Amino acid sequence: MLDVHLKKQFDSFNLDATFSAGPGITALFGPSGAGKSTIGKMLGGMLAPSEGHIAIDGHMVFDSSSRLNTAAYKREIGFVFQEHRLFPHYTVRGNLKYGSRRRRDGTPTFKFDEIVSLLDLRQVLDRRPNTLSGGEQQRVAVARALLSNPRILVMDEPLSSLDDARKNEILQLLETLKRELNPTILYISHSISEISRLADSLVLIDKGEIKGFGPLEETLNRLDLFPFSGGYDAGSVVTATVARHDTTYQMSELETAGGRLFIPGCKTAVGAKLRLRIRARDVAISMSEPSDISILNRFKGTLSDHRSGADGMEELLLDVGFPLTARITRQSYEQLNLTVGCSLWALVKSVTISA
Ligand SMILES: Nc1ncnc2c1ncn2[C@@H]1O[C@H](COP(=O)(O)OP(=O)(O)OP(=O)(O)O)[C@@H](O)[C@H]1O
Repeated sequence: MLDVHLKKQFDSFNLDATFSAGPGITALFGPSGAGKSTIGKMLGGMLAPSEGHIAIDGHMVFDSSSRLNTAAYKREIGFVFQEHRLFPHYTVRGNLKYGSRRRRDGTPTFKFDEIVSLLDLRQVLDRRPNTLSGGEQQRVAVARALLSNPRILVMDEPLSSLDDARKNEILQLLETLKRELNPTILYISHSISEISRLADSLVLIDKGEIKGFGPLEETLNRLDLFPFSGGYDAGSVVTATVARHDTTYQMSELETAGGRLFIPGCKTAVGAKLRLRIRARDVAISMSEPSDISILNRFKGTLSDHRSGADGMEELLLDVGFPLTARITRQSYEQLNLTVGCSLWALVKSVTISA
């Protein structure tokens, strides 16, 4: 558990951030210049806050009121940065061994073999970092940080220097890591799709201010936070179970709390759970079930809430068996006579959904 209250003033930038993050992956999301890395640096003891406190698992590591400022290496915080920062003159094994540490209170720790297998590094243990691909280097950096057995791992834009294929590879490994070991991670990113895939909780920051935080789905569905949770790309995350793959049409059929959902063919095994991101702007509204329409995903539901957004848009929160957000023009909103509680159909084109 991370509990922070941090203040810092630069010439034209004022940071005042209070939030807490429970177990699992907490994403710190905001645009460039919002103050994300500044928070990361203060957590790691690389930058001193002018005021505030940092508590990890109830243990205070910084507290301005009592002038407590625990040295960086004693804070039990691991870091993975955008660039890997490995030692070039050590092999992968040397890099991993260098960072290995036990927890000071003797609580269970990650083991060398376990982490090497999980991050698929056995084949490269005797190589030097400059002979590895960008994705492999970043896997070593994640393994090294984990082997320092931190109470919390801070990952600052760890995928931003990688191409899409490498990003996907590391995201899959992080998903496995989460499933198998569930470390506490603060994941700093300005990619809403990475966050939607990985995070359990979300902290939204803009211009040095925390705009909201809480469980991922709930926070993404807050219409008042749309300007900070993706703006034009804001939307919902829906959990679904893979029911069937159709090889003829190359489609996958998923089970959600609101019924069947079709997406373009995915490789996830039948029975496995999948997180889907549905952007509010990709959801259309109909007052009756349309039959002669190409859109396969049609959910019956009700309007739970709405909010007038910027630029003549109306943002809607629907209950279709699961919460789903939609964005339509104010003109359509008025023509359809939508009111909170009314029945409607939500339509989502399969091709717009990313798994
Ligand atoms: N040492 C410093 N001196 C002066 N200003 C600074 C310093 N460090 C950061 N800033 C300013 O603080 C603001 C927040 O920077 P920060 O790097 O935390 O943003 P960020 O959200 O991590 O952005 P990005 O996603 O681009 O990395 C920026 O306006 C930056 O110029």
